[in-house]
Amino acid sequence: RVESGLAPGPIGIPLLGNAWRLPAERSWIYLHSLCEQYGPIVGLRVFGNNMLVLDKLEDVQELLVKRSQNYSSRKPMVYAGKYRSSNERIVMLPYGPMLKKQRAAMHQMLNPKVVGAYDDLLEDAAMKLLSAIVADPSKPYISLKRFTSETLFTLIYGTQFGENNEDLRTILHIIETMIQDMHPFGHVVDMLPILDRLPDVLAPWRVEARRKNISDFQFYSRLLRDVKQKMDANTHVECFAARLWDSAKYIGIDERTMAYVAGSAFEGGTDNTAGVVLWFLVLALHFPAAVKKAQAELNEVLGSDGRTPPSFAHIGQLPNCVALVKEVFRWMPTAPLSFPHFSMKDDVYKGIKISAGTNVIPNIWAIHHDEELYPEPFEFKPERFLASTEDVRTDSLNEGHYAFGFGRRICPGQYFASKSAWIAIVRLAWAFNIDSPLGVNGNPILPDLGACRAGLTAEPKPFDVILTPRSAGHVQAIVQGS
Ligand code: HEM
Repeated sequence: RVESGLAPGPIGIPLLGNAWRLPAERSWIYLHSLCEQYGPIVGLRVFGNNMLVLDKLEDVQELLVKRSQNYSSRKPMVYAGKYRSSNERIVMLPYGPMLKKQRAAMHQMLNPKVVGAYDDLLEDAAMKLLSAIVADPSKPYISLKRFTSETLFTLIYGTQFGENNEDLRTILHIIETMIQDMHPFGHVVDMLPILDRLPDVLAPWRVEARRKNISDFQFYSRLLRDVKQKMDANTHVECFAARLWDSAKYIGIDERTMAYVAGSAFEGGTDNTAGVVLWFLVLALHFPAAVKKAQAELNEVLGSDGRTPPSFAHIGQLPNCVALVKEVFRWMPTAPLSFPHFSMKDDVYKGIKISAGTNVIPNIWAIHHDEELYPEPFEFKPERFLASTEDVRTDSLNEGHYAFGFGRRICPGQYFASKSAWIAIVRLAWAFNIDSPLGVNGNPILPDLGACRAGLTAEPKPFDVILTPRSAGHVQAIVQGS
């Protein structure tokens, strides 16, 4: 294949290509193994689609960043994009004017300067997280999921979930089904787009996707209008949706697009952020020394009596706590294969022909485990980030790793996300001793570091962890502060 100018890679079988080889779990490890076999740029055919896997940072930087004009689109998805999202959900938008408008709207709401205004919101939510764990230490998973969804919900709509949690349930259901619908092999029509020519009677999937489109839109639209009603009644609402209402005309988006922009922010952020904090707990069990170091720093700066919880105002004095969170982002990026970028024109790179319509996949996990960039990559060593945190700022949480993707599609929520993860992780380390349960032989039962749920994102499989408050003073501060 090298001679033909195509990227080297395994030969596929007719129709399926290499689809049958791709494992449902931890596909990033499999794709990295192909790169070890064939070279850092691997080409694959999957159900008639061209895929290009990039294992090295320099190739990702060249294609997705320097040549981003050509590599910033997304593959058209029939079920999830055309019908379920009426071509309006940002994550699946092709490169063009609608994408630029939606990203401009997101940037206005989520750029590093604006994100500083949400510090109180994040600190309050993190305190509620600690308090929920103190009240019921057996369910940290549920408390964490609630922390990420509620902070995002409050950020976006300026309100909390109601008593009956109806909105929480609806929104989590939308996310879960969207993830399934966006999977490249989730619907036959996305593998055989010709099926889209069938009339509705022969295409029940289309009717179903349109039905979901209507109910998603009605839900997001109601939330958006609730905010407008409060604004019209002169109630002070400081949130993402209120800013959207204020700037919609200037950005050039209508109410329908606004509903999707706000909803997409929620969809994009919830699972990824919870995943980072869950990975922190898994890593804390395997590498307790790193957590002890952060706890020692917290004691030194804030005292060991538990009276003062860490907050964003302390970040400059907590370089070890910043390095700790960056190392979690590096060790297990929760979107290990990012989201495929789609090329718009034919291109040639390092002698390899890349045709228009190729799905380009940056293997973030492989880059984060490249020992030339990160020596001893399988060790959890926050100190590798210490040198760069001499001048510790909250933005530095996003530097030195690639967990948020690349180029013109880089995660628009990255600054809010890294601050959410930081405050949750550092407050967990401040509040609790983090231990594994003991087995019959008295040895700790450690979670499997490689156990991830199936899918394109990486969330650890359920694991047991014991969180014990570090002192009565900590408990008092948590109860009083929440
Ligand atoms: C730790 C948490 C998060 C991680 C690791 C993460 C990671 C990512 C990655 C890797 C991408 C794909 C980038 C690319 O295509 O190159 C992405 C896209 C996106 N993220 Fe995040 N994200 C997180 C949190 C958030 C939050 C909090 C929000 C919103 C408030 C958000 C909104 C989005 C949106 C809307 C997109 C699609 C952008 C586009 O297609 O142009 N994410 N994210």
